[in-house]
Amino acid sequence: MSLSSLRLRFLLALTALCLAAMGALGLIAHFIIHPALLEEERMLAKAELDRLERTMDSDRLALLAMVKDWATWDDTYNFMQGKHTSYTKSNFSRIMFEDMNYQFMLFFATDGSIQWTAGIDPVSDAYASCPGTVGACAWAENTAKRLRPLVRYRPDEGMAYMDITPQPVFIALYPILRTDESGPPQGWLAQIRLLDEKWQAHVENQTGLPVVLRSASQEDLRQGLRLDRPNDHLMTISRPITRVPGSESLLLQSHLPRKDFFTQLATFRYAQFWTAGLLLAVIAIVLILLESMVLRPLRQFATFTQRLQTRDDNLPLPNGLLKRRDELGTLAREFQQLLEFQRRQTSSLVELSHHDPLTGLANRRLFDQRLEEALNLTQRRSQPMALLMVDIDCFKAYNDHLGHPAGDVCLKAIADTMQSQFSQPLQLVARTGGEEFSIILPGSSATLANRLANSLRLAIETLGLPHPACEAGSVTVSIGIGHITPEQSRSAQELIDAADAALYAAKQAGRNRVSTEGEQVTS
Ligand SMILES: Nc1nc2c(ncn2[C@@H]2O[C@H](COP(=O)(O)OP(=O)(O)OP(=O)(O)O)[C@@H](O)[C@H]2O)c(=O)[nH]1
Repeated sequence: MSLSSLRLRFLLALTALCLAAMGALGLIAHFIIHPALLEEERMLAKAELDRLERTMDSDRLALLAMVKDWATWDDTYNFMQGKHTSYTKSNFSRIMFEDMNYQFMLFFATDGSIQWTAGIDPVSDAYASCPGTVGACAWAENTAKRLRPLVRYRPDEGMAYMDITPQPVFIALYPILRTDESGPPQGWLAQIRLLDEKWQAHVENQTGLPVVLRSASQEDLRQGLRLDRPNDHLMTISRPITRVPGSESLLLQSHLPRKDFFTQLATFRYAQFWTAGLLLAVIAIVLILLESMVLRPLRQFATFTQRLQTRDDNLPLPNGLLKRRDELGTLAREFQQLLEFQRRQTSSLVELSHHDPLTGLANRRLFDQRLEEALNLTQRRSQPMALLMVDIDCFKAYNDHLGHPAGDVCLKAIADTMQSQFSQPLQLVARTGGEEFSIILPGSSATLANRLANSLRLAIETLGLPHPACEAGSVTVSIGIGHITPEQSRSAQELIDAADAALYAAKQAGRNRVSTEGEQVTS
């Protein structure tokens, strides 16, 4: 396939188009789809973290509601005033703490000192209920210390927050008031709930998300919401969460599967794959259609014109091309018409160049050509051959008496007579001079030629064309015969010369007669 062929150029153009389209798909995937999917994954992870935080918040607020119930209860109020001596005994027990999910409670007096501690030691898991943070309740002193500043500065409001030291906990505080929430406050009640594995399992159960709590570094605080994708299966999202001023910052973290991202990516790649496949299929179909609708007919056309150049044997255009109803069919039909017109022109030119316009007989050129061919043929076939040379007698006088146009009519009448006498295949009658004609007779011996020549002479005489200046009174001809036997080998010119000489002899002998070379002229 040459570089300039339409097929190759279309193939290259479509391949380039295909590659460009695939490249565009790749770029779209890289610069648009992939970042969009990552952003969507990020938004989803953020929404999940928000949901996790909301669940934790509702836990925190539930603890606040519970501490409020305890703190705004007349029994607690009286207990803080030292009026309810059986309060601790009747309300606190290990079972109560376990059932209510409290780790422990601290009753702060108005001066910030601990009036009572009750609950379970997070380290030793021992239950204790005692005044202050001494003895069996000494483990609560650290928490009491951390809470004391809050108690001092926020006497009128309840609050619940998360702390992480020494371990993650919810702490809820409420001023101790009467049941109708009248005061003055008799101190503060703090309830502590441990955010241990049990709590984490409960949250994970509720949200479906694992929860990790740890202290936030300066870098965590600076970054805010952060999403890490350590591998293709899991991502880690974290965010520093609301903290109480002065306390340590917390980082809430969760791990999420990346299944959705890869499912969407796989869906897109699937679509991309099919789009590329479809593109290739379309290109293949376009090429096939192009081949069958345009290129193949064009090649047929080209082959046809090449064959025309090598042999113009009235080759017709392929039928398939001529019958097409499209532009190529129109082109083929137009071309066919043009070709036929050109063939007609050519054949009429050939006809003109080979024939005499007055008589319609072969002219000298065709005669010379046919004489060579006839000589070759008869020599090949070892046949005899004869050449008649016919000359109208006293034609000058005819013209002089009757005029040139009458001479033309006479020439035509004699030509027609000769043509009717010698119409066998391979025989040729030609006008080889003004009033001189030659007749090629392949296969004729001298005897046969003589008989035919005499028959012609008589036929012309019998025409009875009046000739006022001739002895016979009508137009006659003299005929000279040159011939070749199968054993002889002669050139065309030798044969012409022989016939010419015989004609001369016939004229000399008195005209209106036949003379055969090498024979005596008879009247
Ligand atoms: N009308 C007419 N005359 C022609 C044409 N071609 C040649 N001639 C005439 O033919 C005549 C030939 O005359 P000549 O060669 O002298 O011979 P001739 O008069 O026939 O005498 P012989 O051949 O000896 O019998 C000339 O007068 C030419 O003008 C032609 O196409 N038309």
